[in-house]
Amino acid sequence: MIKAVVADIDGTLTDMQRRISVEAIVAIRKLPIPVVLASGNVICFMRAASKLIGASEAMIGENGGVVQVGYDSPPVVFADIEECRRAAALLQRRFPGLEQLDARYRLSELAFRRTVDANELRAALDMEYPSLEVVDTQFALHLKHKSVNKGTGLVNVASMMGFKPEEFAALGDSANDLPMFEAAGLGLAVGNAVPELKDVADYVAVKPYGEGAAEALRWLARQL
Ligand SMILES: O=C(O)COP(=O)(O)O
Ligand SMILES: [Mg+2]
Repeated sequence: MIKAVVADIDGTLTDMQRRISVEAIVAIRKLPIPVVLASGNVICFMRAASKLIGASEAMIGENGGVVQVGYDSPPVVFADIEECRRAAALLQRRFPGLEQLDARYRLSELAFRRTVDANELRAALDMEYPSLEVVDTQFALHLKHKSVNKGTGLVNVASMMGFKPEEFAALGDSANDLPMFEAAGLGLAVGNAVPELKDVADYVAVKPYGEGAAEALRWLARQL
């Protein structure tokens, strides 16, 4: 039985300019079960976004590297950012134009503007940092520990909330949402989702972005 939703933000509730869909906000507020936001973004952004949208007080940031349950609770960090910093120094020597995003707010991983091909970064990391990976969300490139992802974030947040991961329906658009689709009991993809996410989804919205998120949440509400 589905008791909660875990929803991606960028490309799912927003368009490619990161403008949030009012229709998606309305669908979230109308849903009779909690909606946990999960993003590659930093946890202080997640806290503000959750409050303004009217989502749950539980949230997953930095692709699962950070989880917070309760707006006034401290964030829990699940990966060591220092190794990412060392790897980033190597990458920035190799690719001098590579620009970090929100570095001062990050606790478990680093993010870069998408000015370099993700595969080139992966090749440069390769042998020296086997425990790290590069994930492309279509909005940023994330340099993160392989041991954390939105799936491990969902497992952690579910246990902190007293739910099982399979009691969540996952909503998303991108490759970084795949692990949370695997951990959740139901998968909802927006119309603009990458093919590998649509392949494992139980419901694929006809509409893209926030309108597709609203469509999928209304479909879910009818199944509850
Ligand atoms: O921070 C990003 O790169 C995109 O985040 P998302 O997980 O909300 O799509
Ligand atoms: Mg996304």
